[in-house]
Formats: sequence, C-alpha cells, structure tokens
Amino acid sequence: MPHLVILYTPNLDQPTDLGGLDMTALCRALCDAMLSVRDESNRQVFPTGGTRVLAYPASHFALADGGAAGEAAGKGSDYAFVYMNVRMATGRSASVHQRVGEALKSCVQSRFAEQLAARPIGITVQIDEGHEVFDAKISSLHPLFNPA
Ligand SMILES: O=C(O)C/C(=C\C=C(/O)C(=O)O)C(=O)O
Repeated sequence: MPHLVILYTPNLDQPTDLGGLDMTALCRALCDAMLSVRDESNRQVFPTGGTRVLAYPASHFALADGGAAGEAAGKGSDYAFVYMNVRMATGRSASVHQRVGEALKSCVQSRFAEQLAARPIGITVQIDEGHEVFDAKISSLHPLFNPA
C-alpha cells in the first residue's frame, strides 16, 4: 500500500473514438495524482517508491440489466464500469483521506469525460485503510527517491 487497484470491463480496452480509454495512461495519471497530494503540513502524503497503480480487465462480468435500458435510451447496450480501490496504511487524518479521494475523483472525471457523455458507464472510487497484522517492506525502489 498505497496500492490503487482498478478493475474494469474489457470493453474499455479500445480506442477513445470507440468508447475506450488508454488504461496505461490512466494508471500514470492516477499515480501522479496520488503523488501530488500534500498533508496539512504540506508534506507529500504517499512515498514515491511505494505508490503503485494496477489495472485489470474483468474476464467475466455482469452489469445492471445487461443493456436493455441503454439501448432503449439510444445510448447503446455496451455498458461499462470501472472500480477503483485505494488501500493505504492506517493513521492518516480524515482531511488527508478527503484530499486523496478528491484528487482521484477529479482525475477520473476529466479522463472519463468523453465516455461519460457517450455511453452508459459507472465509475467508483473508494479508499480503505489497512489493518495489517504484519507489514514488511522490501524495496530497492525507495533509495531512488530517498538517497542516504
Ligand atoms: O508497503 C507498501 O506496499 C508501500 C509503501 C508504503 C505505503 C504507504 O505509505 C501507505 O500505504 O500509505 C512503501 O513504503 O513501500
């Protein structure tokens, strides 16, 4: 953690003009959004080397009524969803939780503006705190950002 895991319908893996989105670019934008968040003392909230974003298309899914309402509304039956969950370490303030959530929400709203206008799509952004009973960090990433 902080790990942002994205599950999405594979019908988003197509060009933007066909209703899709570049998910690799989305991951980068969300990672940058997480790294941009500052706490009440203006310190970066998430360690650069520990901030990770992963996206997986769902192999199988079922969504809403399967497409009938979208078809009837002239928006098409090819529904999509994106589920984003950030899991972060415990101990950060409610204000930091809010800042992280708002940063991700704002990134997602701008990135998905075209899709939201053009097709039925549901996007969820949630944040959880871990209650880990064991936490080991083994990393050769951190020294890149925190030289001794
Ligand atoms: O432990 C990790 O997977 C990543 C990490 C730090 C995580 C947090 O600060 C957090 O969850 O908020 C690390 O230092 O490698």
